Amino acid sequence: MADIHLQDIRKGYGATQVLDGLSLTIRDGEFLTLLGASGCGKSTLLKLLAGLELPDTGSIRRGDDDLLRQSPAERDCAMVFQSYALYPHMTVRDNVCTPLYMRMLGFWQRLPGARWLDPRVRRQLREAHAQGLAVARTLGIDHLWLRRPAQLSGGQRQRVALARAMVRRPSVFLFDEPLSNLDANLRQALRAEIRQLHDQLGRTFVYVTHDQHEAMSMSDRVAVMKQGRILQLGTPTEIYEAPAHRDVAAFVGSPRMNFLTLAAGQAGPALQDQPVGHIVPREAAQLGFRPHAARLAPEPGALRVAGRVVQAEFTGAERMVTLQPEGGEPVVLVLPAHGAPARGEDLVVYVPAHACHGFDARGWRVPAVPAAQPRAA
Ligand SMILES: Nc1ncnc2c1ncn2[C@@H]1O[C@H](COP(=O)(O)OP(=O)(O)OP(=O)(O)O)[C@@H](O)[C@H]1O
Repeated sequence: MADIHLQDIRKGYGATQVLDGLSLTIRDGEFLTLLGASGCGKSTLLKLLAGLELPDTGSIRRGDDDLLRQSPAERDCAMVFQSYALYPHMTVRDNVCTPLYMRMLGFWQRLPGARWLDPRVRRQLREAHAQGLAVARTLGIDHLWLRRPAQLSGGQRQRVALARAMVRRPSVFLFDEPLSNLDANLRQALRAEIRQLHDQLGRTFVYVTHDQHEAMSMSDRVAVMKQGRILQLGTPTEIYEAPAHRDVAAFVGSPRMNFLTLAAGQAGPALQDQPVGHIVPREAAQLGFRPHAARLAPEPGALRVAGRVVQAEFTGAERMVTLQPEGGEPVVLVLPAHGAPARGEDLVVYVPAHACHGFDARGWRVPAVPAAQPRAA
């Protein structure tokens, strides 16, 4: 199968412009996650891929195929929803096998009495059930085969929805926040299972979530969206280590990145007017660093942040400390639990230059200052 190319997609509902000239290539066989806050247009993009909605302008192509000319059934995509979308009156078996019934049997053959009258229908049903059961076994739900959705837990229901998508053997799986209704432990377990499934099946997965942990732990690449546009598309490591925009930096990572305001590339009072020209270029309006980047020991060339500890929360192996620099915004630091300061103490921490990020007045990343080259002897 080929890559999917979305080109200059615009989509609005009435006065609301949901997708605003969005372009994206989804590589064949990759696990791509659309990550962003509620309302940024993730689900709309997924619906356009599935063919449940059409864009106002733009193109969606896969190899030589124009997907906008294909019906949802022709697009070879299966969608898994947050709400599971199971038929409540049907057993797990019939929920899982419905796509096979649709493919194997004609309208009359699908009617309830047909199986008693026509031996061919009975044979095809047996074949469908064997295929469905094999998929159910891989997801560990075969023992629930004759139960109805009301007799299942949330995690079991989502596995049934997954099995129903898998029996179709589509080339693209579309997931719309499939784990949102589950508790934290189950979410974590299913996250790993979905990723394993991707690796076994070798199909393209497009996954929508507003949960950064989900996005970062499962994906080959993440597209971080805001207000109908993609701010950054990259691997989880690229997104975390080199966020292309301040909003990406703030959205990914927990606790979130600290931002300190600079004036024309100069440190303000919060940084005690120390020189920062070797850390960020002059066009940087803000300097960001992650809470985990702060060190207690001085380092040559590091950013120095001094202030009073206004909060110190013990979190187990670490202590989360809020530091209030004089005349500046508070910063959050994650320090080792042993030796971390208590509330009310004065504290100085050091952030290595390589862990500092500069952002311009519009929030875009400014390239880091290259490290000084060692001089030739
Ligand atoms: N059928 C519709 N009619 C009118 N407005 C819509 C429709 N579908 C979506 N919207 C609006 O489009 C915007 C984007 O919705 P969308 O569901 O794509 O966002 P999302 O990023 O998936 O959010 P969430 O995580 O909350 O599902 C929202 O403001 C929503 O209210």
